Amino acid sequence: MPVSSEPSVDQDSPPDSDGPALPINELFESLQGEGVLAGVPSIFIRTSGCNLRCWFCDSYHTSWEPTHAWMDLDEIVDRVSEFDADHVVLTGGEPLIHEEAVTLINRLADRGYHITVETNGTIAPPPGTPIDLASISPKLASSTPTPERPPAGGDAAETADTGVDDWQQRHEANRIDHEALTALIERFGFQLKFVLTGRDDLPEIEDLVGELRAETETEVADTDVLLMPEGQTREQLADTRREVAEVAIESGYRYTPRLHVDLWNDAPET
Ligand SMILES: C[S@@+](CC[C@H](N)C(=O)[O-])C[C@H]1O[C@@H](n2cnc3c(N)ncnc32)[C@H](O)[C@@H]1O
Ligand SMILES: Nc1nc2[nH]cc(C(=O)O)c2c(=O)[nH]1
Ligand code: SF4
Ligand SMILES: [Mg+2]
Repeated sequence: MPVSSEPSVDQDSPPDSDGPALPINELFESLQGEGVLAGVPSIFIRTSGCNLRCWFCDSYHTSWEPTHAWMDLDEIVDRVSEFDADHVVLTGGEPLIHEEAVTLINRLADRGYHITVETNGTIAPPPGTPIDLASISPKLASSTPTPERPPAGGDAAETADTGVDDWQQRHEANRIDHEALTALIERFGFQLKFVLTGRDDLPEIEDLVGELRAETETEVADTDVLLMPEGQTREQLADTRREVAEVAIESGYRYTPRLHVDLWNDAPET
């Protein structure tokens, strides 16, 4: 059962407890569906809350309408240890907006887990944070919500008053942060995983990758750049994936599938 459907879902502030805690939307075991580790059995910890608002966000209840239960880090580590996998994926929402995420990463690394952090690339944890793979997904102009492109998740009633007008400017202003991106690239093993709505997104990716190469001495190889089709359902993916695959062949960047959509149509806890 997703943590978000437990009775404590409406707790908006941390519980009165001594230790650090995080707002958790769901915690489950699945296969890593995206990127260079696609197919690897992994435990997903999904925090709630985000500093951006992509119109296509497939985790609507962590960004546009955040829901969660607060969990102590001890409780999170206990839940993780109930599963068999040795890979943990910390995701969200944007997990790195929470300072406690770094404490959790350290505790999990002490227990020997391989740690991937799924991040939008606007925040870089301190050097030495034991992240094995920073899975960085910088957000392109085509992610920006507009009145014509309101949030795709949620139902009509939920999406009626989500503040798209306010978020259009805020998202656009904050979606790319060169300092955070270069810090992530220099500090951790990384992949740059772009969501493409179509062929028109390629020039912006090429420009950004070129700028990042100029800004850091760390090598950013074409094989570190992954193109992922936008789509929350099998039907939507079927519309975008062929075009994105062709763009990958033409550009020399990698293509990544979304296995969890292919396998489970992105149902909760998959
Ligand atoms: C929900 S986000 C959470 C982590 C972080 N906020 C981020 O955006 O990278 C997890 C991954 O899903 C991707 N994603 C979200 N909505 C998507 C969609 N509709 N189609 C394809 N990928 C999507 C994001 O780009 C990111 O790589
Ligand atoms: N199976 C599966 N793989 C994933 N890789 C990244 C995900 C995410 O939401 O961050 C994700 C997800 O939600 N499910
Ligand atoms: S940055 Fe990630 S979690 Fe935030 S709105 Fe975009 S896809 Fe969703
Ligand atoms: Mg997902």
